[in-house]
Amino acid sequence: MAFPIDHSLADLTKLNLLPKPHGHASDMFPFRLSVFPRVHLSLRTSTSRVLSSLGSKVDPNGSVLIETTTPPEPSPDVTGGVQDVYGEDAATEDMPITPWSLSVASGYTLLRDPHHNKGLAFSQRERDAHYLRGLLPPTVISQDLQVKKMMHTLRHYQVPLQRYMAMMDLQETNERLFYKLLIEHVEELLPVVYTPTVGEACQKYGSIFLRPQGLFISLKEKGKILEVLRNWPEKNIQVIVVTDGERILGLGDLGCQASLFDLDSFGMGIPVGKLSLYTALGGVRPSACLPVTIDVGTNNEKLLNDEFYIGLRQRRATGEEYAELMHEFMTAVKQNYGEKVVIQFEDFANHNAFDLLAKYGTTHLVFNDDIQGTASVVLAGLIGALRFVGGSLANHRFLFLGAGECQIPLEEARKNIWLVDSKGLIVSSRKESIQHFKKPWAHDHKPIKELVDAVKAIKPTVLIGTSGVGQTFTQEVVETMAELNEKPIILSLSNPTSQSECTAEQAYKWSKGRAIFASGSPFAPVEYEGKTFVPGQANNAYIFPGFGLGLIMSGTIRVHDDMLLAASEALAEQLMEEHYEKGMIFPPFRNIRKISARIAAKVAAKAYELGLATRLPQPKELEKCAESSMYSPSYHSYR
Ligand SMILES: NC(=O)C1=CN([C@@H]2O[C@H](COP(=O)(O)OP(=O)(O)OC[C@H]3O[C@@H](n4cnc5c(N)ncnc54)[C@H](OP(=O)(O)O)[C@@H]3O)[C@@H](O)[C@H]2O)C=CC1
Ligand SMILES: CC(=O)C(=O)O
Ligand SMILES: [Mg+2]
Repeated sequence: MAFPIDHSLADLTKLNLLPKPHGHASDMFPFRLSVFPRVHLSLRTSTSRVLSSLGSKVDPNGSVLIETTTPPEPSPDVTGGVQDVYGEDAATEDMPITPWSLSVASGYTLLRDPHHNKGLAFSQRERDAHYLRGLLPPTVISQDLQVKKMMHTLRHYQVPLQRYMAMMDLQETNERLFYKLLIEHVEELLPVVYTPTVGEACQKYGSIFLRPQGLFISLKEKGKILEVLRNWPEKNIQVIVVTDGERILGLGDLGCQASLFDLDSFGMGIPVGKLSLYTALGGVRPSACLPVTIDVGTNNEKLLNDEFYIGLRQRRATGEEYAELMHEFMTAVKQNYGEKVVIQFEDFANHNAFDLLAKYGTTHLVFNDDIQGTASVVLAGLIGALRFVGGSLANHRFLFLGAGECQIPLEEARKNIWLVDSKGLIVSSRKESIQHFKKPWAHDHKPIKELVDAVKAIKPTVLIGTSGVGQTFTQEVVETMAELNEKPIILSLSNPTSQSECTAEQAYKWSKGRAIFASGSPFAPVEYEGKTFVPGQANNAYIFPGFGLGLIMSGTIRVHDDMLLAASEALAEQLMEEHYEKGMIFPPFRNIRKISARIAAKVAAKAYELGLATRLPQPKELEKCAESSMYSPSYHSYR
């Protein structure tokens, strides 16, 4: 008997591959349709292994040949008893068994399925219909009350890492509650699931999670990456965040620890954290997000010598070996998900980041968050800061501490942009020895080693820290900026907080309350001489969720710089008088969904204008379209 591989649910039930419905069939499955692709996918990926264990075969056309012979009676002396039909309990350690699972959840399985679990919010009727009686205490509570209770619990934890772990735990047990919490308490919880706590978690923790959260693609998967992608249960992927772990925030090469994991448990701090923001801040469905960690080894000696490190225990592959793996990945992504999947490069070291962006920018829908997202958010912040200092960007002089990915490419203003790297000011006499992406910024000037001397010589109006090194904006540096400028603009972009070039308190205190300050990781408001200063958070999290949504909703096939400018403008436009009065150069995160919808609309409009959009006809009201297409974390009612 041969069945095509795309079974209907009824076929699967007939074959005893799914449980038989109790009651009416249409009442049986309360789950969204993506259950079906998952059934389909898990069959495709594990067909030969699973079915051959049941005495079945897959023919060359992809059809499954189910042999109708009765499975052998379990032997009476097996320790697992007569119910041990697959021999799992009876198997000795050296005997292979099949990791059998059912895809449609009910009862106990439903409570353990993070996509559908509602915990105590299951109604009495749902408890009857879905075999939940006895598995839950009697109280039924609303999702709102669950949010209140969870916030209460979180606020009791003193240590940020405990909050982080509680949030990750929630994401793994009840996804909708996780997102409702994050959306409704974004200002309080962003520092928990994102910078700074995610950085601390990546550094300190190996053992938090208990189930896979994304795909690991290492050199061992070379030649099989398409297969690996097909192992992921969701099919309709719209955004991939991929890292190779070489420059995680300002913490350097964390190898696979950009993905936190140990021998028994694994997760993915950075790609998962960024994708949580795609959903919470930008409204992209969680099931459409795919976190990926590429493992080509690590140059972090500590990890290489750590007996518990389970990334590839070798130095990083470079050159052709690296390029080939990345190319196979990029090709497989396009083949598996098509041309409209957004691929966000995250925290690659600059020697790969610029090249990958240039290479795949013309063939894929790629976006480098650290290069392009940061440029876009900084530009928006500078536009906001102009309200305080007047003039246009062309009237300002910018000095960057850090000459890596995180710079602003303002071509026309290049003569007013100066960079300092670890060896000092980037000047023409260094041109032969510096990396190619620094060359356009080399000015004719005598070499200067120290930042404070560069500040004195260049006299910048804006000082931007992107060095990844904490406390480099010293008191002398900030005081010099304040001597040179009535309102010095100081942005400490490096993350996490430990790497911030200076704190908000230092910036306000050392400038005697005159600095216009924002930082990559959040700082609390500062009281200085009776006045409260509210520092902004200059973080690409303002941009990428809305930017990605704009690409998705317009079906864009390539990113264009004008779209990033459109995103900057959309963000800057939302700085209102009330924010400006508090000294802010970014609107608060609490309005982020609205901000993201506006950014998405402007990005999509630009994509249509440039002829890069494929979703036609163009919706009339793009902002409304963005808002209405956003994922809502409210629970569904199960029939
Ligand atoms: N707020 C935000 O949204 C974002 C913040 N970031 C943060 O920016 C930081 C840097 O990221 P990125 O640009 O990608 O990193 P890169 O590694 O690409 O660049 C770091 C740059 O800093 C220079 N540098 C390092 N140490 C010093 C020092 N002591 N003095 C002067 N310069 C120094 C390096 O010099 P050399 O070239 O000589 O090695 C290099 O040019 C990170 O902390 C990251 O978290 C990144 C993206 C977004
Ligand atoms: C914010 C961010 O992307 C970074 O620090 O790398
Ligand atoms: Mg980053």
